[in-house]
Amino acid sequence: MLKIGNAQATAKRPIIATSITAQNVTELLAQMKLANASAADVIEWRIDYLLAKQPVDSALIRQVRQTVIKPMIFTWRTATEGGLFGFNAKMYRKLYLLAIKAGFEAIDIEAAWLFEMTPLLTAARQHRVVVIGSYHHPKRTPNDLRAHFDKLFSAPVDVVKVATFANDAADVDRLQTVSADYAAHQVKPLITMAMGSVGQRSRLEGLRYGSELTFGALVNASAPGQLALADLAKHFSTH
Ligand SMILES: O=C1C[C@@](O)(C(=O)O)C[C@@H](O)[C@@H]1O
Repeated sequence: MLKIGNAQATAKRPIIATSITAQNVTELLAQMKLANASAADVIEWRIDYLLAKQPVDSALIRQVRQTVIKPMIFTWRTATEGGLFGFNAKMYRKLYLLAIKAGFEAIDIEAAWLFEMTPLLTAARQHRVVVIGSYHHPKRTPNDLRAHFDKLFSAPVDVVKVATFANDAADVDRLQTVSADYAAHQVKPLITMAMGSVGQRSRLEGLRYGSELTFGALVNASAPGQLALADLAKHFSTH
């Protein structure tokens, strides 16, 4: 099952994650405090939120890793996949390398950029950092869903994540059917979710379909359809 630092999914409960979405240093400090006191097992830093407003240097990356007391995922969600900052290969490599060296337990790299990130993958292996290979579609659940799963499962990543926007219940069902299928036949842990309000149930029932991690909103939702973190945690403490 999926393990990130000391956080571990079980057959009964997925890992509960939340995202830091700060757009300035004041917000960053406040969100780190909230994250530390929250019910989340793992904290994702969505660095694209901050990059959209200001540069990020190595001192800040180290500070974040040292201030947050839970395992962390470092994520630059690029604009094409629903993030706030466009892809820049040189900067991407530099910031992810700094995150690996600062002690982030996991990094999220979009499948589209993986082929340009070989040095990063090597560094991640050396530092025993979990590499999550991800694919997002912010507008729909593509018809060729299985092609995206195939691409990620055959990539040099440790965990596969697929998040697509659901426009109707059939989209949610399709994502869940495909997830369950791959989870049953593949050894790599899987994370999936259907974004948007129609997809919200996937964040609660995902484990049944093989998804081992779910995101709840700390201050702002880092994707459409996320439940408040406190409600998500309450659900898993009573089910
Ligand atoms: O990939 C994911 C999943 C997500 O998009 C969601 O739908 O909860 C939220 C993102 O912050 C995270 O990186």
